[in-house]
Amino acid sequence: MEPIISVRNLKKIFTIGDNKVPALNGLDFDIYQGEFIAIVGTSGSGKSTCLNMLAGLEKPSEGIIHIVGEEIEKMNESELVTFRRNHVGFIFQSYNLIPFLDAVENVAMPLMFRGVGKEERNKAALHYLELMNIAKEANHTPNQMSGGQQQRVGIARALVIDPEIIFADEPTGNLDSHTTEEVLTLMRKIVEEQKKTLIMVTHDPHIASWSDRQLRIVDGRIVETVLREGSKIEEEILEKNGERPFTVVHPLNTEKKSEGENDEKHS
Ligand SMILES: Nc1ncnc2c1ncn2[C@@H]1O[C@H](COP(=O)(O)OP(=O)(O)OP(=O)(O)O)[C@@H](O)[C@H]1O
Repeated sequence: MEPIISVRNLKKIFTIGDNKVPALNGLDFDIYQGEFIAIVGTSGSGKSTCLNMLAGLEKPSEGIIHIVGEEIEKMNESELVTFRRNHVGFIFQSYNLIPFLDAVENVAMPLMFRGVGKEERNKAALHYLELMNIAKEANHTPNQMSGGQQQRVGIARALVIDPEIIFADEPTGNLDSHTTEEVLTLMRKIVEEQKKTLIMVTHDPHIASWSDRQLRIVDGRIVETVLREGSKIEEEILEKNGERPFTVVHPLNTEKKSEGENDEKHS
C-alpha cells in the first residue's frame, strides 16, 4: 500500500516583528487511504498549523508534503485552489453554512464552482443529505436547524465532490456530548463505507479516541502515536506492508538526552 499523504521534516516558523515563533518543529509521518486520523494536542501545540499546511492553506518554512502524488508545497495559489477543489473536503467547527441558502443549496455549492448544472448538483446534494440522515431538512436554512443538523449538512457538503481526503478542525467543538457522538458515528461511517481519508484536529482525548490512529503533538512535535484497538484499516496496512504507518515520534521524557538521541521511528 502506498500512502495518500507523506510528510517529511515539516517545519513552520511564524515571524512576528523580530520574534520567531516555531509552530512546527519537524513532523514526519505517512497517512493511508481509509484512515481516520486525529491530530490531538493542547491549545498552541501546532495542530491547526499542521492541518492548514496539509490543506495547502499555509506554506511550510521547510519540508515536503506529498498528497495524492503531488508535492503541494511547490504549487502556486491557483494550482492549490484547483487541487483543493478536486481532492479535498472541509468540515468546520462553526459549520460555515451560507445563512440565506437552504441545506440542499449549501451542499450543492462546491459543485456549482465546478460548473455542474442545477438539477444534477441538487440531486447529488440530496443524496448526501440522505446519507447524513438529514434529507427531511433539505429545504431548511441554517437558522431553522440545530447545531448537530447544521454539522451534518456541513459533512454532506464536504462529501459532495467525492474527495479522497476530508479535513476537519474541531468538528464537534460547538456540539453537546450526545450530538457529538452522533456526528462522530457518521464520520466513522463515511470513512469505513466510502474509504475516505479523514484528518481531524481536536484538543479532546475522548474525541480523538474515535480515530484509527492518533498523532499527539506537543510543542510542534509528534510525541506519541496511539492505534485504536481492532481498527480494520490499521490491520490491513500492517498485513499489506508488513509494518505500521511510518511516523517519527519524539517522546517527551527528554531529560539528560541530547537532541535527536531519543527519537524513535515507529513503523
Ligand atoms: N498566523 C500566526 N502568526 C503567528 N503565530 C502563529 C500563527 N498561527 C499560529 N501561531 C502560533 O503557532 C503556535 C501553534 O498554533 P496552532 O494554532 O497551530 O495551535 P493549535 O494546537 O491549533 O491551538 P488551538 O487548539 O488553540 O487552535 C502557537 O504558538 C501560535 O501562537
